[in-house]
Amino acid sequence: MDTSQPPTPQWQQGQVLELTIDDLADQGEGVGRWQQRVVFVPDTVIGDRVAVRLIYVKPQYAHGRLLQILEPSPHRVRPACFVADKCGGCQWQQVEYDLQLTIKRNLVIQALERIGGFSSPPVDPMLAATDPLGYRNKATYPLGLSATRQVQAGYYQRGSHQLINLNQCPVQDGRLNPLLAAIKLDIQQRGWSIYDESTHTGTLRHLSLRIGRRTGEVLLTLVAKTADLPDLELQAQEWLHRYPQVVGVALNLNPAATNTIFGRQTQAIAGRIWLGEEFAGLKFQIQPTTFFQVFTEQAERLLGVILQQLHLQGDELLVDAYCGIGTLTLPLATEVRQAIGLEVQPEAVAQAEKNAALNRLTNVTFQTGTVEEQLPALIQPPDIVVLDPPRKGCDRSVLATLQQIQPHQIVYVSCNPATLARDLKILCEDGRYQLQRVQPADFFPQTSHVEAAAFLVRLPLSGRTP
Ligand SMILES: C[S@@+](CC[C@H](N)C(=O)[O-])C[C@H]1O[C@@H](n2cnc3c(N)ncnc32)[C@H](O)[C@@H]1O
Repeated sequence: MDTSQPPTPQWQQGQVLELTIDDLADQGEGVGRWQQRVVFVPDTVIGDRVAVRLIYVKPQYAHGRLLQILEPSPHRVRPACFVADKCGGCQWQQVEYDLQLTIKRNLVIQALERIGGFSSPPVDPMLAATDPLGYRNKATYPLGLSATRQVQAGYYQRGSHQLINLNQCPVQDGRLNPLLAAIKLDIQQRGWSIYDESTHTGTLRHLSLRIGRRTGEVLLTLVAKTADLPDLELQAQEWLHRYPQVVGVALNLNPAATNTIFGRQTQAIAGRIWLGEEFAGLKFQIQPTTFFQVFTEQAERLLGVILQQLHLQGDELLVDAYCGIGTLTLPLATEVRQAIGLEVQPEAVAQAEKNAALNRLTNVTFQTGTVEEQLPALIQPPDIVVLDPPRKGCDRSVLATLQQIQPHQIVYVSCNPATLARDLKILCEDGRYQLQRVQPADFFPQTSHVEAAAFLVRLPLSGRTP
């Protein structure tokens, strides 16, 4: 009997295939299969039957462009945005919200299983958003010029730096939409020079709008290569006058030939350099370039879960590593004996200290420097450590320090399931810590991004695996 497999058919760039989408990948694309090989197709939904042209082909997988939806999935919905299939901002506007939540939870589970090595990880149902549209409290638009030299602002087309001109965006706070079109027009009328990244010439690079969801206060920031914007102060005063919700206009200077949006220097041009916000019952001041979660209400809900899970007694020493402007540190400080925030960005630390004073919190201090340096230098070992690092996760040395100082509880907040799983594996590998619970939360509806808080508890000596 001939047991040899029939040869796998060849595939090549430009080939057109018909597929059924059966999954969504962590970058947001739909996943279809053809002859035991995987094809990634953007703008699709689980259950879609589609015609696809292959645009990038490797032996085991390919990327395809959607040509036609032959049979739409029952989970397909009409996108709220008319450029949803082009814009690089959202990947899942066409995916029904319940399915977005299911997939995001699965992405967390899969990362914990595959990367973290946890079997049946304890992942709760997603913390869903009450309203998955109109939630973003911050929008930063690159600026450009059309062929007829009209000022454009919007987002880049998926996978390119081709600007899509927008006058509104349905995921951002609706109060920012009218400002976008009007400010673009003012920039046009001022005749300000617009930056061209391909030649590193021109001046004005980005327009950034930030809003306090609870206060309605708006901060308008222009990012420019140089300060050479004629009559900037006059225009800034005009904006303050015309839009009472705009409490400040700032200029951030970014002279570098880089994709990074903000440069190091920010100055107030008119009004304040911060906006006021309320978070978890506390007052916050937020500046143009310091980190603040883009979905205020969801960040607050996750904080609620953290507080509930920690069962604080009021006598703990808590360290909030990667603390930003104290968004988590300050509400947690109200429940513990002492809180210490660690943060590398000096402006964020200065803002965190101001925010502590604003709320008359005297049991909290902030230290400027890397967590790598600061955590091992703490005089007293903390009872609880909260980690909320950037996407790349914690440095290996931070995890080693935690294994040495052994806080009773560790809370790891992350926007990247892959690095979360990698770091949890390291923290749990010698049996000193047990993963109690993971709470995934939808901080970024309509996109494939997911936030999660993982709770680790130190095991008593007898409970440890040898
Ligand atoms: C994801 S944000 C979290 C901020 C804060 N926990 C919050 O919820 O608003 C990460 C923060 O870590 C800071 N950061 C990045 N690398 C760091 C490091 N090695 N040491 C200390 N802080 C760092 C960033 O400046 C940023 O403020």
